[in-house]
Amino acid sequence: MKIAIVGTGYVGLVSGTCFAEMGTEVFCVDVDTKKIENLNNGIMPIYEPGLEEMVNRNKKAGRLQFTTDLTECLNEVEVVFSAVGTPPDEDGSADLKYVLEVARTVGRNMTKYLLLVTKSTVPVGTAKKVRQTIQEELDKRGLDIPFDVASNPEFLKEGAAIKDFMSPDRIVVGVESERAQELMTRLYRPFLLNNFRVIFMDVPSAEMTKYAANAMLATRISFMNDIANLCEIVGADVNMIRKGIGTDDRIGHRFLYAGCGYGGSCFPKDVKALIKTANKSGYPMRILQAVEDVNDEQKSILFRKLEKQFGGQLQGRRIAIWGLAFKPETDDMREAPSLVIIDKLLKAGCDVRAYDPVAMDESRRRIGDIIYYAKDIYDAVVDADALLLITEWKEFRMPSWTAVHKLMANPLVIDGRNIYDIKEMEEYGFEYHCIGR
Ligand SMILES: NC(=O)C1=CN([C@@H]2O[C@H](COP(=O)(O)OP(=O)(O)OC[C@H]3O[C@@H](n4cnc5c(N)ncnc54)[C@H](O)[C@@H]3O)[C@@H](O)[C@H]2O)C=CC1
Ligand SMILES: O=C(O)[C@H]1O[C@H](OP(=O)(O)OP(=O)(O)OC[C@H]2O[C@@H](n3ccc(=O)[nH]c3=O)[C@H](O)[C@@H]2O)[C@H](O)[C@@H](O)[C@@H]1O
Repeated sequence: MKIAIVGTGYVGLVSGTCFAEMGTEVFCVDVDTKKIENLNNGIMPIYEPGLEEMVNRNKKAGRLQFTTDLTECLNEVEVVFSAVGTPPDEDGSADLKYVLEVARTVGRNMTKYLLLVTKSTVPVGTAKKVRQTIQEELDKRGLDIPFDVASNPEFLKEGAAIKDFMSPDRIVVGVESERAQELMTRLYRPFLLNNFRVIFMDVPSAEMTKYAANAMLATRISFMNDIANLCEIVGADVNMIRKGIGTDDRIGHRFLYAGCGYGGSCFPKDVKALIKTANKSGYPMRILQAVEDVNDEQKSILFRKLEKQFGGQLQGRRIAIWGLAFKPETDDMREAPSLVIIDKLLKAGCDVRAYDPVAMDESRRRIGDIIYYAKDIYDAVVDADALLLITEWKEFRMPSWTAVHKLMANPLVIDGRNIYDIKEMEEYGFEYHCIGR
């Protein structure tokens, strides 16, 4: 089977590569010529564990091709996936211009039956707009070519994208015809040979499922952050609460980690978009509004703790930061708590020294050289008045605390991800603060 995936970002590149790994012939398409040129030269646009090797293997086997021209492969493929970006509009709703552009290109150039599947995260009603757009273009050409649209939201996590795509908990597919259902079944069967967990449903429900999933996960995190903040006031330990409630099957133990707020390209954007969709329909999403408010506050919590430690006097302090990416195993800094914290530190007159194992180039691209990029974790803490842990990369878990203590001007550690042991940190002579303990 031959397919095209339009949009070679996190989702498009990972999905395309994984489909190719299962034997499908895949054309990955992007308008970004530099990206495609790099991919053709084996240079990955993103850091994702296992991706480079898998891309190169499938390219070599001739199952994976990269192109800037969708029209070139349109008549060879049976299915076109749209995995282009859906960034927030000025008012927070999802901007569908790229999704509809893909539909337009398909409608203008198709010559035989095609199934256009939207993989991007899009609000309910988008498939209808995609269908209309293709139909309009066909009408302009005076052609009557059959086609289908489908919704197949993606649930992969950055940093574990290959694993999530290759062995998904489930696959959600919204379809309107048997032909589309049969094509999607053929495509996904290899991933779920022993336990076929494709959940077929109507298209609006599939579109909504994606937002509900992200909103639920974001809600759990904001809920735990709220509980953590209360724990600090009343003298309880949020880690104990997490274990205590997570063992209840009905609650489950994942996504209950309190911290310095959720970031990334999706939770913030999707929570906003769902609130917007609801508002447009005249329904206020009160819980989600609170989820967003709590998260916005939480991104400043390390800064507030720091301010408290220095009685509001931060001018001229040297602050070390471990972790810039919005989470470990990625170089993505979209909506990263580090950006909020760095901005506040610089405005308060601090001198910032940061280290991240992979996101420093991305940070340079975003904020330039307004902070010092350290060579390693130890270089970051030289003469620092405080160390802020923002991203829980593995290499931050067991540093030589003796060395860190010697290098710092003031032994203050504020841990935004609760990865250190309170007693041990005190034994090393640190003033240690964390979240909700
Ligand atoms: N990043 C993630 O972990 C996940 C993202 N999603 C959703 O998937 C969608 C894509 O997200 P990402 O992959 O992160 O975006 P991205 O920004 O990494 O990639 C999007 C790509 O689409 C390309 N593009 C835009 N218009 C195009 C066009 N007309 N033709 C060809 N290419 C075009 C861009 O050049 C870019 O390379 C979004 O809706 C997002 O919400 C869903 C699940 C996970
Ligand atoms: O729609 C998407 O794009 C994706 O969004 C998230 O994936 P991702 O943003 O890659 O990363 P997560 O692992 O979910 O982490 C998001 C943020 O929440 C934070 N987080 C996560 C879990 C937790 O317990 N506590 C917590 O603060 C992380 O530090 C990070 O900043 C979802 O987990 C994916 O299922 C979804 O496909």
